[in-house]
Amino acid sequence: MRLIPVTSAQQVGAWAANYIVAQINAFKPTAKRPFVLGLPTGSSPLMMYGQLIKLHKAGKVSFKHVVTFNMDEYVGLPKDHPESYHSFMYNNFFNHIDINKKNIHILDGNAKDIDEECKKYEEKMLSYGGVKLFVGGVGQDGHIAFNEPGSSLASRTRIKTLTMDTRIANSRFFNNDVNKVPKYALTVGVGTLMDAEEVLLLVSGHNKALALQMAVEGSVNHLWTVTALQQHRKSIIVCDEPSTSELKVKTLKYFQQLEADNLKVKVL
Ligand SMILES: N[C@@H]1[C@@H](O)[C@H](O)[C@@H](COP(=O)(O)O)O[C@@H]1O
Repeated sequence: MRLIPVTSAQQVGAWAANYIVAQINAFKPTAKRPFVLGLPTGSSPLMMYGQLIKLHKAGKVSFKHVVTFNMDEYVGLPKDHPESYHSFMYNNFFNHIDINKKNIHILDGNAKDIDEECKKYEEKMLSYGGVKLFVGGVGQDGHIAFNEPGSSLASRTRIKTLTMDTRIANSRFFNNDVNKVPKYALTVGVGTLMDAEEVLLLVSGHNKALALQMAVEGSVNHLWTVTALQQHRKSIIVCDEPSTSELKVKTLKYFQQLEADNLKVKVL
């Protein structure tokens, strides 16, 4: 695991956007060999999307040959509801870049056959040879995508019942009315995320401090599904200063030193 401690949430977004652009450009995607990118919603990735749009408009990256898979979607919310993850993605990202709409994949939370929808989603990812880079955020309780506490660490795409904690946290998008927050969601599984070649997690804010501590210093545990990333071959967590407040000083210093040394090597 690589931990990148930066100062602010804005720097988290900028770091993530630069990393994604560098990975896409290094891959030199084509129509036949697209770059497969997994994407999150939530407030954590907003600055990253803003920065990606800027980089795209500055001609630094094209999404023409990028195929995307979103992590999750609420069940039962109309696609055009302002708080659906479909709306979120189009409003905050897809409408502002040159992505081919047929390359966008978002789970259909209104599918008649939910199991079939989830199965098809996994098959579609496989048909592209799997996800190259999955970007995610984390919930205060350490959930990744909508893999709530207690989710199997081997889980695949499926329907999940949201916890009261998650519904309360997300009620800020639904006029602070928890009853308006859907009770279920479709989500990629922890196993689905673990199959990606790389996972990049964005963590910002004091309210994520415990989740970050568990992710980095805790034991692998299905109650904090983010801890599964400790067993991933290539996971990166980029975090702001407030989110590091529960980490041991020794842990934080070690990762800060690593990054400082990395920078020196690059400068040389
Ligand atoms: N399903 C999403 C997660 O993918 C996201 O990581 C989490 C944290 O969101 P935020 O970044 O808004 O704190 O919220 C939701 O539960």
